[in-house]
Amino acid sequence: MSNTGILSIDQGTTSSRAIVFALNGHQIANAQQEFTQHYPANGWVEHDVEEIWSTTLDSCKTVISQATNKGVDIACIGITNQRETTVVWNKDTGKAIHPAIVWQDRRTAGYCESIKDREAMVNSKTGLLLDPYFSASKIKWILDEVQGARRLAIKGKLAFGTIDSFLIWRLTNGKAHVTDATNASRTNLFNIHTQQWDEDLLTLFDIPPCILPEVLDCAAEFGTCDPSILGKDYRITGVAGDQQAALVGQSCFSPGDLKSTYGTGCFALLNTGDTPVSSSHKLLTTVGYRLNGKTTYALEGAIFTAGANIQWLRDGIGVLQHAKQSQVLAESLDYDHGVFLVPGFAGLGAPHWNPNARASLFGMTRATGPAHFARAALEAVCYQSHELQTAMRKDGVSSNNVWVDGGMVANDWLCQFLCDILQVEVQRPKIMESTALGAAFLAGLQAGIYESLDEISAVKTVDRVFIPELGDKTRQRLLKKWALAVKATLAFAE
Ligand SMILES: Nc1ncnc2c1ncn2[C@@H]1O[C@H](COP(=O)(O)OP(=O)(O)O)[C@@H](O)[C@H]1O
Ligand SMILES: O=P(O)(O)OC[C@H](O)CO
Repeated sequence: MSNTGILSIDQGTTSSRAIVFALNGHQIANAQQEFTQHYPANGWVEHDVEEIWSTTLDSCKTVISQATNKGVDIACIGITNQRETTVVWNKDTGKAIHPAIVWQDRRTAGYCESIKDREAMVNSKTGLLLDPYFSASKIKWILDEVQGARRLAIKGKLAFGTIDSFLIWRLTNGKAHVTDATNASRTNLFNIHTQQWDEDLLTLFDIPPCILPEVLDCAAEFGTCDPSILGKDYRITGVAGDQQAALVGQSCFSPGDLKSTYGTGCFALLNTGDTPVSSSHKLLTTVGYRLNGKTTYALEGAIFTAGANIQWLRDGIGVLQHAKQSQVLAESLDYDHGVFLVPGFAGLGAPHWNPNARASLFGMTRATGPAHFARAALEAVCYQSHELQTAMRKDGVSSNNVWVDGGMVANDWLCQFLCDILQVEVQRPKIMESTALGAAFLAGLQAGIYESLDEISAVKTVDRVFIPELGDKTRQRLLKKWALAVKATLAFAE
């Protein structure tokens, strides 16, 4: 067993990654490729499906070859993915009929608003809100706008899938059209109580059931890779949406366990056990994971842009050369630097859910420079995390600590400020690739490599625990200013 590895595919919003993990969670091989973000119109975000495929495939081939050279046998494959992003493809050709519509895309805001009176029904079945973020309105848009699509769909010629589903279709050479319960739970079409696609929702969004994938547990037999693709008939045995995979990767298996992932966006998920906790503060009730037919639920707060704020500073306006520069710049200022960024680049998520909000900067003077931009961009993510923590507490659930992961938490300054604002311990694991690790764990469970969740929990090790240091007076003053900035941003969106 010591030369056994698990290949994890992590298809994220900005990059495709493949990692081969040893059974103790250490990385044997790692490859990553960024791909292009397309912004064809105001509020639209698309990905080229072929670029998603080629970057995923190249990353997999690289790590398989590295692992093989080290004498490691890959036992199985786990897949985790950016959630909600919608692909509709032709089953005969395997080609997408439209670019992938990314979770951040707001093009269907008007349509969602037009059926807002149905939100209570949608929320009671799916645990979600009626928002362009989720897949259903994106599928409807493709079926309505791509010429001939609806006719082909009704004839059974088209397939819908989130990225996991699309990748499995390609890897199995069209033999499997499947997804897992976590990804299904993000579509606005899946009833989280019955664990089935829901007829009322399919009718509401006018989506023919024949285009939907079969929904499996997170540890299951998703299909076998066609040997022509990766060189062997690897079994795909674990799948979860990236935020849920991070919940598993961080071993948040008990009710009250909380993880927060700081990647392109930030997503806080709190394990609520076998109870789907319904929120009165616009948090989402979602499937945390489903194993052996048993569903564990989670309460989720979604912030649409986190690392994306830093990307904007780097790629959008050239204020930074590298993301990690943001730490040195942030450290150069004191708490009362006075600049606030409300990063509504893709609208505001929880707890506001305003798709029309846009990013706003407050408090600039002639002394404002790159350091202020960087610090305000990092601080915003922490203030927004505080909004999620407050909403969770109001909903009657909370946690005394938070496990963090994702690209941003390499930034020590961010972790300390987060901890100061939340006033709870922030714990950073040694293996920060929790998302990919979670998918590997799920695959390993199904393949019989891990016997139980306890065995998986034993793999986790802490890198650093951040302890609150900031005085409450300063903290309260900053939070008050932040609240004013959000209020003004929301007023501007009206
Ligand atoms: N040292 C850093 N400080 C702040 N942000 C960072 C740092 N390093 C990376 N990031 C941000 O983290 C994000 C990448 O994280 P990752 O977890 O790989 O994202 P995703 O899975 O969404 O593609 C990028 O948006 C980048 O701007
Ligand atoms: O690609 P990430 O890590 O920002 O995650 C995206 C989320 O899954 C969207 O819901």
